Amino acid sequence: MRISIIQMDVVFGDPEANWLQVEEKIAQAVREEQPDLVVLPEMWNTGYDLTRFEKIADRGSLQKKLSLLAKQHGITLVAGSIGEKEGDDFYNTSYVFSADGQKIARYGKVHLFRLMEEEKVLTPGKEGKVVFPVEDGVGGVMICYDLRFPELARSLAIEGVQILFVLAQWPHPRLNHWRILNQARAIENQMMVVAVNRVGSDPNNTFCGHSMVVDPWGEILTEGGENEEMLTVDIDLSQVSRVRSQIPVFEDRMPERYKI
Ligand SMILES: NC(=O)CCC(=O)C(=O)O
Repeated sequence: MRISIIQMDVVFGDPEANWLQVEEKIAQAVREEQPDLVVLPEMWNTGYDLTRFEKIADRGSLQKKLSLLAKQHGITLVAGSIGEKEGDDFYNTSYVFSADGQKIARYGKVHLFRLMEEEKVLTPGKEGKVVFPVEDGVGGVMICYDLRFPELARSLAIEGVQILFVLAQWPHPRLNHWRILNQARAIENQMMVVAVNRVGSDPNNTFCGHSMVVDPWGEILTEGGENEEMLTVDIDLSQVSRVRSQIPVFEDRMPERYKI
């Protein structure tokens, strides 16, 4: 399976400008790399312009546009996450579309990040964990701060997830946390981790990029720098079962002895 990661800057509080750049960057990825699957970062439509969410949060139109984009290019689209309004509440929601444009997953970020004041505006997603089919396996998704909760990654692994997509706007000075936690989630759950972070700045943060793909043995297959770029990698999900039979963590775990 060939995956392209769009490591992009986000225009603060300007959904139209961000849509235009997402449309263009996906077209470029398809033209230059012919990926099966494309991944975008967290809240790429609005950035963390949370105080203006009443005006700028999406109200359903992006779902239709993203579905059409997936179908038009014949790609699975792990469409990052978007700031959206549903009913009276605001959410940070990730959508996944199959190559025929079907919506195959919706996940609202559950762990809201206080350092970026998410909890003041957003509501935790209602769906809880979600899994979805990818080319030759099972995928799962997490949004940024979720990466610090190993329980969520483990429960996705137990649901059968072989490839975990981590969608982020992760800033400095925590680059080493980002790099180490992505590798830790891959090693402890013996899964492929595809982590996409934005770059650039907003009024409060400078984001550290370093999008990466980590294989189930913990090897970094590709890693970005701190500028906009597209990373493309061919992955083999059969490695997941090979690593799991070499060190049978899922047979050896004894959760009844350490209930949490
Ligand atoms: N957007 C986020 O959830 C940021 C999480 C983060 O930076 C962290 O250190 O955790």
